Amino acid sequence: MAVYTDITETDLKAFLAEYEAGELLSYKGIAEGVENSNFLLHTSTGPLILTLYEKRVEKNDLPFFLGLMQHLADRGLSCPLPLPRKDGALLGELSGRPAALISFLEGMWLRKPEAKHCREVGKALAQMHVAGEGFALKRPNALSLEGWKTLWARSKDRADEVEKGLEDEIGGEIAFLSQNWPKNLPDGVIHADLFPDNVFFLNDDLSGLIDFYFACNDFLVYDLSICINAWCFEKDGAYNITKGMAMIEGYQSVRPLSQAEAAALPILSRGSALRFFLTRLYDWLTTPEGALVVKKDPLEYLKKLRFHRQVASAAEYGLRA
Ligand SMILES: Nc1ncnc2c1ncn2[C@@H]1O[C@H](COP(=O)(O)OP(=O)(O)O)[C@@H](O)[C@H]1O
Ligand SMILES: N[C@@H](CCOP(=O)(O)O)C(=O)O
Repeated sequence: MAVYTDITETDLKAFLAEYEAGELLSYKGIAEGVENSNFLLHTSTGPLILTLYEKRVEKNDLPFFLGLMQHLADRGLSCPLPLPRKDGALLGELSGRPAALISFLEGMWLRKPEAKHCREVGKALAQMHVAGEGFALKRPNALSLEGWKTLWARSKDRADEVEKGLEDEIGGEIAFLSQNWPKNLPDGVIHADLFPDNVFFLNDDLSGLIDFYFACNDFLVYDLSICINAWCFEKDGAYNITKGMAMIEGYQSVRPLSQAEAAALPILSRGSALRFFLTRLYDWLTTPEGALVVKKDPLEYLKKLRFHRQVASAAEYGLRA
């Protein structure tokens, strides 16, 4: 359960008094997510999400994240909206953390997504990329090559505790990616964490995207590689090309990939697998026993990384010529 910071009813009521959010009827911590503390509030005006921003979220980046949600929603993308306070600010403070009230999005995330859902996700990702055009703020990807090196420097001495030989393997991987990372692909605002738990469906219809707290500027097709990693592998580690094909077709139905983007997909998928391996490894090694959060398995992403290493072209992900 991701509630890192506790709140009291008194502090919450004082926080809510800064908003036109009605009267507090009830609140509870949300047992999902790993990055921030989230609470579901019921007020006399309806349900709301309260988010307290934690460890990996820089306060200076919050205007980017909150402004982006507003920009995307204004352009028709279904995503939550931050509520303004009475003084117009989108951000307040609660229990010593930066905090925001966010509109409640109806829907559930899918525990067992199928190919038809992957198609919808690919389409929504491309719609987000198009809707992100013209967003005035910029945020470089803090979890690209340089960020990976920093994370790795903090974990590598203990990496072999997780699997023998990892220190050499991952050191070699980072060196390879540093030398071969693509340049000059089309870029824009990416979600950067569009995993199944961040996409809501109502029955089989996609109802919206949440959790924009890793969003940044990077290659658009890198975001597709993140989704391929997150949606198109089965529990046993096998790649499901039917899902991959549906995801890529859904994406291209809105925003066709250039040849250069298609050619870069294998190396970008390698990079995005490494990115999630590294944050999971770091959390695995540093999260104290008993913390109210479910730690995610880094080895799942090591297996994916090894799969991508032997992929020769995007056709192996399901991209049709
Ligand atoms: N706007 C929202 N509407 C409805 N539920 C939400 C909303 N935002 C978050 N949640 C709930 O909170 C959970 C964790 O949110 P998430 O943003 O993924 O947290 P974290 O940033 O900590 O990973 C989600 O799985 C969902 O159940
Ligand atoms: N998606 C990441 C972890 C971030 O969690 P989220 O709850 O913010 O999506 C992973 O799976 O490692």
